[in-house]
Amino acid sequence: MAVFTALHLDDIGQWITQFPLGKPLALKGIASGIENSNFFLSTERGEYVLTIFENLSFEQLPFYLQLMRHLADRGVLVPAPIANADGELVTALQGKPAAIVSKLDGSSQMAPQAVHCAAVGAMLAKMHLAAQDFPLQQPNLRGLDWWNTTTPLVLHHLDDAKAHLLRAEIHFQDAFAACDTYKAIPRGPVHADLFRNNVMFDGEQLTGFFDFYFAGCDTWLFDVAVTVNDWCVDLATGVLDTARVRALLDAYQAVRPFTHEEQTAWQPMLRAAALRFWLSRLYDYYQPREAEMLTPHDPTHFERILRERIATPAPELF
Ligand SMILES: Nc1ncnc2c1ncn2[C@@H]1O[C@H](COP(=O)(O)OP(=O)(O)O)[C@@H](O)[C@H]1O
Ligand SMILES: N[C@@H](CCOP(=O)(O)O)C(=O)O
Repeated sequence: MAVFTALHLDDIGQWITQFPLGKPLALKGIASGIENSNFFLSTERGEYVLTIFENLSFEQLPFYLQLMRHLADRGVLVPAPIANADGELVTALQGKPAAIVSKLDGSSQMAPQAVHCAAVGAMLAKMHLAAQDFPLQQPNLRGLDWWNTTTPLVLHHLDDAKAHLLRAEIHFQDAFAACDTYKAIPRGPVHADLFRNNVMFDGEQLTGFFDFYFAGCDTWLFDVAVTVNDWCVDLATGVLDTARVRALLDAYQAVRPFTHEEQTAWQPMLRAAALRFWLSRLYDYYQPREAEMLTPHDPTHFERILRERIATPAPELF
């Protein structure tokens, strides 16, 4: 994340008394990330992450925080949200919604091998199954509708070749989402942004998934495609590494077998997952927000991945 809302230890002295965390000892802005303002928070009781939400509303946030609570209760490794004395997980800080969650051990594995991809695949399948009975509903807010409303906002910034690719892919994805195969694939709450920087590892041991603030109800296969497009890709070329793809998919389906409809939908879904991040990176690039410590992500990375997924079939699901 970046820091959009500046915050110092003195600013939270009164606010923090509603949580059972004791005295705050240190607060430090976190430079990575692009959506919210995040801080490492040390208190008398331990280490936490304080997030001020810059885009999500008080109405939307219970979905994410209750989902994390639901998953944590079912043995999925995610940060545990901390409730205040009234049992609330989201409270106002500097006029914006804010939450405190437990800090995960470990660090991001930014050069993953097959063994890391297998751990991510297995935990992702476990997460999909564990969320099946989660009672709250919220669509993926960065889904097909968002792609269609955002495309016209960025198109005029693009050269002819990029604009043609974007128009053609939106057209393709609109048709794909309307087909019977797509409608038959299983769905439920998904993370929707499970990149390398949103998973912690301690060596080869996965210690947790975090940053659930793009989560929503969508197809499970979309989540798998987002994850494969990041964890299994050669960052310079966008080409998939077959060994890492196989490790992730095989570990996933050992927990939750894929359906035949998902197999049919796999190649278009990888394109959908690439389009989703090409578009959000274009949007963030051309409509930047004011922030301290903000490093925008490179849109051409996902344009390259999209072109590569169109040109070259990925390894099959099974
Ligand atoms: N629960 C957590 N435990 C440990 N580190 C965390 C946790 N949540 C966030 N972080 C750290 O903060 C950084 C930014 O968080 P992230 O959720 O990715 O921000 P954003 O929502 O802005 O994208 C992460 O890369 C990670 O280092
Ligand atoms: N993963 C997305 C953007 C969201 O950033 P995150 O730091 O919240 O994961 C991308 O790479 O474009």
